[in-house]
Parts: sequence; C-alpha cells; structure tokens
Amino acid sequence: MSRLILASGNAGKLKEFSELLQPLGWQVEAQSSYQVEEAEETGLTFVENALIKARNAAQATGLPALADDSGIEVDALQGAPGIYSARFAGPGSSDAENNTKLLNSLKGLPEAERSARYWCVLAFLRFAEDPTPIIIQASWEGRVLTEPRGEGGFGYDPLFWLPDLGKTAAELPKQEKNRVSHRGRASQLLVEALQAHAPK
Ligand SMILES: O=c1nc[nH]c2c1ncn2[C@H]1C[C@H](O)[C@@H](COP(=O)(O)OP(=O)(O)OP(=O)(O)O)O1
Ligand SMILES: [Mg+2]
Repeated sequence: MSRLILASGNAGKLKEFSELLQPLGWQVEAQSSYQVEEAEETGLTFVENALIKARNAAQATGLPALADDSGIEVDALQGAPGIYSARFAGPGSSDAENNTKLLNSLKGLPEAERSARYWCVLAFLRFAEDPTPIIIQASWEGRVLTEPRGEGGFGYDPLFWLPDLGKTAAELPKQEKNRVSHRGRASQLLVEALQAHAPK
C-alpha cells in the first residue's frame, strides 16, 4: 500500500483528511508519527507555505508528503488574516484568541460588509525535490458572524457563516463540511489528479 505523510500539526485538519483521503486507499500518517519537526512558514503565499511544509516532511521521512496551507481572507480587512490566520493574535495563538481578535477587528460592521472566504492550498510531493508537485487551490465563501455558534470543526468555524445553509461551519455535520468546504473540494480535486497521474 502507498504511504503518504500528512505534513500538518493541526488536529482539526488531520481529522478531516483521514476521511477525505480515504478514496485513495493509501496508508496516511501524520508527520508527528515520524518526529518531523514543524517547518517555519516563511512564504508570502499559501502555495509557498504548502510547498515548504510538504518538502520538509518529504525530506525528513523519504516518503511522499501532502501539506495544507489554509486560512481566512476577510474583505473588510483587505484580505487579512490570510496566510497569517494561524498567528493572527500573535505567535502560537489559540483558535479562541484568533477568533476574539477577528470579532474585535470587525466590531460594528454590518452583515453586508462581513464577507470572507476560506482558502485551502494543497501541495503533494512524491519526494523532497519533486520538480512537478501537484498544487490545488480551492475556496469557500461565507461571512464572519458577530458571535460564535456551534461546536464542530476547528479554527474560525464557529464564526464562519454560510448564508445558503443557514449555519456556521461549526454547525455542519462533519460529512457535510467535508463535502462542500475549501479543504473538501481541494481534496476531491487532489484525489482526481493523483488517480490521473497513476502509472498505467
Ligand atoms: O476548515 C477550517 N475551519 C476553520 N479554520 C480553518 C480551516 N482551515 C483553515 N483554518 C484556519 C485555522 C488556522 O488559523 C489557519 C490555518 O493555518 P495553517 O498554517 O495552514 O495551519 P496550522 O498552522 O494550524 O497547521 P499546519 O501548518 O501544521 O498544517 O486557518
Ligand atoms: Mg501552520
């Protein structure tokens, strides 16, 4: 069975990927199982950061690696926190601290001006120096609520309102989030790309 290292230390992502990558039928393992040290995210784009993380894990393990760099882009904040979503409230900040900072940054803004989207960029490398990485980018449109709702998901999900569904991402059953989210759609495209590139 093919093995794949997930180059992420985020428990919420790892949980979602364990379901999303099932169609591959591969043995998927977190980089923490191989004592891979977390890479520094020095890129200026999601793509660069995803490549840095995947390359770091492929280098350390000698195995194919997949990284996810993701975040929330808020229009009223000119795209912030974007690639800095995980460190919005400072280095090592918690989801709760980041959510509080986001709410404070948008205080008093009417609903119509609270548009936002999640981005997910996946980078898949067959080996550390793979010259043809598979890169997938997908987004998910929503709005930032004025107070948290729901217990599911992770990160900014309790604040991420989906007008068409009448729910926050944290109120969606996990199968439904996986079907429609930025990560869900990126993963579906990745699975297709990997299947298309499989040796004949
Ligand atoms: O579906 C999502 N639902 C809620 N929040 C989300 C989602 N997807 C990304 N996010 C937020 C979490 C974090 O604040 C940032 C990702 O930052 P990002 O650097 O890619 O991940 P991370 O540092 O948590 O783990 P790692 O780099 O080891 O994969 O965007
Ligand atoms: Mg990170």
